[in-house]
Amino acid sequence: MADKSNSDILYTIVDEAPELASASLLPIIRTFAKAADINVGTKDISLAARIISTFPESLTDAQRQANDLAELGELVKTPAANVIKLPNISASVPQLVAAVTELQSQGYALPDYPEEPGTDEEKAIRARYDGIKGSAVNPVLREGNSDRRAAKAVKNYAQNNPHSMGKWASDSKTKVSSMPGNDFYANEKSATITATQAGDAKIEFVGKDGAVTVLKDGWTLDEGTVADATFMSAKALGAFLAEAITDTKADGTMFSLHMKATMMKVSDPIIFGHAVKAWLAPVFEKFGAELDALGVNPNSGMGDLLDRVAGSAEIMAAIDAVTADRPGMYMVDSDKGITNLHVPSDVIIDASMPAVIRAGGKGWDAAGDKGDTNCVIPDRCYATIYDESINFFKANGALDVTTAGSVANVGLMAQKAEEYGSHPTTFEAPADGTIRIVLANGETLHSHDVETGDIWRSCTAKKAPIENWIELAMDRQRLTGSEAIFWLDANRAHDAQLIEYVEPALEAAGVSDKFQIMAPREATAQSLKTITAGNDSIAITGNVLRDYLTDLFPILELGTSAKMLSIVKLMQGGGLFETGAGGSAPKHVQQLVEENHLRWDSMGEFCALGESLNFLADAQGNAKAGVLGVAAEAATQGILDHNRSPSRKVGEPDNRDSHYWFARYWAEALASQSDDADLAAHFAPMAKALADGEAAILGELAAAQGKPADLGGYFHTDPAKAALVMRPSTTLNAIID
Ligand SMILES: NC(=O)C1=CN([C@@H]2O[C@H](COP(=O)(O)OP(=O)(O)OC[C@H]3O[C@@H](n4cnc5c(N)ncnc54)[C@H](OP(=O)(O)O)[C@@H]3O)[C@@H](O)[C@H]2O)C=CC1
Ligand SMILES: O=C(O)CCC(=O)C(=O)O
Ligand SMILES: [Mg+2]
Repeated sequence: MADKSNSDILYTIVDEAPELASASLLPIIRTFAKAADINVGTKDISLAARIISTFPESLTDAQRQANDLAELGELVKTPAANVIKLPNISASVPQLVAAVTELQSQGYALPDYPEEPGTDEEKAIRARYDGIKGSAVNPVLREGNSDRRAAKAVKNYAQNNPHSMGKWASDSKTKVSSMPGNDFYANEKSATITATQAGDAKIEFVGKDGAVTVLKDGWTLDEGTVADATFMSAKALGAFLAEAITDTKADGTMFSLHMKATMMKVSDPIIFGHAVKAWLAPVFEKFGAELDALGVNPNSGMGDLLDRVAGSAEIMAAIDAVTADRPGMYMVDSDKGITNLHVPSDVIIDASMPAVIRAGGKGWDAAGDKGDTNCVIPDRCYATIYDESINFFKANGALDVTTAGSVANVGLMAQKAEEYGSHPTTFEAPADGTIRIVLANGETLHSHDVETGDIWRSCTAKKAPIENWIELAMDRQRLTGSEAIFWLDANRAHDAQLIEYVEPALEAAGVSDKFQIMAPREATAQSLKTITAGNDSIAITGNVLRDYLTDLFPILELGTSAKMLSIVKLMQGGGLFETGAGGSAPKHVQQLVEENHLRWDSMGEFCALGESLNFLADAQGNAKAGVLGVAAEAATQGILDHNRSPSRKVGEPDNRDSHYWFARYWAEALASQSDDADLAAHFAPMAKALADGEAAILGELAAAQGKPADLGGYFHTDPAKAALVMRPSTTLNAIID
């Protein structure tokens, strides 16, 4: 892909719906930017590109691609960074395998993903693929903390045009179930590294016989780093899951499991696998050896398992018998029989729990009907926020969107903070024994007695990111005057260490009275009360709650998290502008392929673009960029004022129509401004052409809908084909090009 080393702004090439949208939007952005001498380059961080750049030796010269993610990862550590980051696929193993298979079918001689690596060569290939797995992009780019909120215009729009919300019945049986103990919450230990403790640390496993295995070394713990260790007991998890299945059946509700197997790419697929085993327990008991021989890995989900056992009538019959005896299961796609346990990446907690709550506590069952569900979230560190939300809405009814205030978020995420940085420091205990962190000075920092299969992990948060996060919170509170709550649980080991940072910093700044510190459950109740009363709150949270809350509150308040403003003020001075807070919406691609309608809403991209241009104006003293940025904000306002966002149904205006309107409002705003006469003169004819062409353009866009669309691939689409599909208006293209 065309990369210009002198790019002023870098726009990311990603996957699925947002990438399709880019095929239409990016040419518009580039044309507008060029008029102000702004170069918009691209960096390809799609799953396909990341696979391709990992195996250059297997590919031809023409097929090879540079490692754009690594380059971007370096760029974000410099003041020059100005990156617009769209959501990308964080691949589960089944998705990764599907992407490799597609690339192979396109002539890329990539190695297969070794499911069970035996030889050293296979192990090496597997390690390279594992680097691509899960959330392999965001943690690399997020060299700053997170400021996510709804822009005022977006919030006003939502209040005036309320989305539909499910009704909450006070006798709803929907609930959250979590382990009673022996989970990550219960077993957590935490300490802040002192000067004498700092240096190269190790994680070791000590067997019952005293033999020491190093699980991790070359691991530096700096002074001031908050370092945790905890584990979840596999036995306790198994017992809890069995109980939850029985309990769901007794309640007459659906079983649902909400995990983040993408971001927690080591721990959560294992927990997911335990759920698959618990669900099919009698089958695993009776056919354990056969399942092993067929290469079944429960962590990959029921879909993979069913494919592997399809040839055995006996096992299939046993599965059917168990299923008949189980409670109903929450479905991803009831038409296609895709269940919650099909693949670990279909039900992702940040999006799935808010969807259940927005629907009034309902999920979809196998018959395609809505019903109450037991939301199983094994670990208690953060499950309480959903439990409390459900309790609140049962007692008070659904949120009134027309009057509700807003919860913004300031999230600690820089430099792989907390759980989301724990990929290299999470282990499944190989046997009964002890896992411990040994510091550079020989001291043992934390130690846990574990049993085979227990999931042990260490998480860290560095000093500079923590201090920067507190500063950002103070800035946002000062600018808004809102209620501001640090969502920290004084009874949790890790949070207690953070509080040691927060309290003195607030005191030193003389603003202690402006902030509260509350455990997540209490903070949820308080924030819901605040927004119900029409007021705003700032949730100042760690990384996981940042992720959860920036879907939960927007989905309740705005109907979707796609419209969020998502700014990452990079610690070295650059800017990273994430678009929306949601994902890459695979369902949207399916709809486009079937009926050529793309319901992706680019509001997140519009908001990020305005911010990026304004940032460029400040950073480079580029006044024209500022004029473009202010006009982009006016265009965004125009989309909202005139209801130009995409609709969900084929035959109605879609993503492409919204881009036409964005271009038109943008050109009109530029033509009518008086800060820069050259830009006004440049855009006046374009504004006129776009207005004059309205009927022709909308007609051409509408005519494209209603039939299947060919993209030449799913993970690795053909850019020419995608451009044909996404730019069907020759009238519009003639104006833009
Ligand atoms: N920042 C990032 O890079 C992120 C990446 N992801 C990745 O995205 C993929 C899908 O994740 P999933 O959890 O299903 O989340 P998604 O947010 O993609 O999907 C959930 C639902 O959100 C709605 N939605 C999200 N964005 C938009 C948008 N711009 N316009 C309209 N609707 C939108 C859609 O709802 P409806 O169908 O009701 O219209 C969609 O079906 C995964 O690979 C995941 O890892 C996820 C989160 C963030
Ligand atoms: O990186 C990912 O996998 C998802 C990120 C995400 O959901 C978020 O940051 O809100
Ligand atoms: Mg998220």
